Amino acid sequence: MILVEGTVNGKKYTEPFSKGVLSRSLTRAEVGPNRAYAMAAIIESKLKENNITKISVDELVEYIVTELKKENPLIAEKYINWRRIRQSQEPLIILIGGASGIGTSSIAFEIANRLGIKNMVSTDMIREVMRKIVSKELSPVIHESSYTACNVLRVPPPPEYDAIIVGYKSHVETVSVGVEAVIERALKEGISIIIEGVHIVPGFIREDLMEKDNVVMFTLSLSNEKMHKGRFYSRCRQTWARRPLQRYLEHFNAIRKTQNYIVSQAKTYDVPVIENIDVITTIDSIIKYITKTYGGEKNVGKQES
Ligand SMILES: Nc1ncnc2c1ncn2[C@@H]1O[C@H](COP(=O)(O)OP(=O)(O)OP(=O)(O)O)[C@@H](O)[C@H]1O
Ligand SMILES: O=C(O)[C@@H](CO)OP(=O)(O)O
Repeated sequence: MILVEGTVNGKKYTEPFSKGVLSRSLTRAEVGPNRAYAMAAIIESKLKENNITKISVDELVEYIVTELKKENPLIAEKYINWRRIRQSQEPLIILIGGASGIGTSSIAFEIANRLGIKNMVSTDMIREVMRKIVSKELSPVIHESSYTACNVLRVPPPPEYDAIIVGYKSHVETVSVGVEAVIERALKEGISIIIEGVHIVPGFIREDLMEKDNVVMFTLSLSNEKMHKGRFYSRCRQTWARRPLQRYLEHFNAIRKTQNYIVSQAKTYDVPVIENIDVITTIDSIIKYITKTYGGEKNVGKQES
């Protein structure tokens, strides 16, 4: 039997080498499940050939990276990136914004899966909770969609302002209070989380939260309006989807206005804007950015499993 030695929170542990455990972590670097298991078997046989009965996680990672580099240097890089983020001591709070239908929830789900982040919440859910607490009289905008909040503005904006954007901003700044509460709780509890939705807008989350290295925000974009509209069709085909396609088509122009506003805010606040055309490319861009800013040397903690 081959024993693997590692440390978790400063405490040493030893566990039997498992091809299942290893293949699961290889899939996070986008190695297919069958190939991942086969590679785990290759690595196990290499360890046996070298009469290794006990190995540290660090040394095992070296074997893994060597094999991955033979397989595909790009996959090796993805594996290294993933491990750098996993080793970091600080909780990672990832904020993914973009207008309705751009793909924030799909991308958030994929990133959570790739990074092994177990907590994910949509700003729609946060808004739903706030709607129970804040009455329609107190905040009419929160009881609307982001793209229809303009219909309930107490004070109509001056003619030179775009009412849709004024309503959207009022709606977002209200929901942002709830988003900040979730960020604060995650930081306090030390848990990594992904928060996604139309209410993640650069400039609307408190600066003292955004300036933390382990709080990262991304804005998803989709310049091609036809493709954006197509996302509503693809979403409503999902069996669990309950959102009325017609509503989004009817308000599509307003949704596009909010999207353009979010992107302009991202440019103002230097938040990465990622064109969400292909899921894998979007995820790779986000992970690369996080590795550069969050998973860098300064954050890498002690070796963890
Ligand atoms: N990069 C992509 N390529 C192809 N389809 C995508 C991509 N990203 C998302 N989609 C699809 O687009 C549809 C909308 O995605 P999603 O539900 O994640 O949007 P959303 O931004 O969360 O919208 P809302 O906030 O209104 O829920 C889904 O069917 C999803 O599978
Ligand atoms: O407010 C919005 O833009 C969307 C976001 O998902 O929510 P709903 O259309 O369900 O109101």
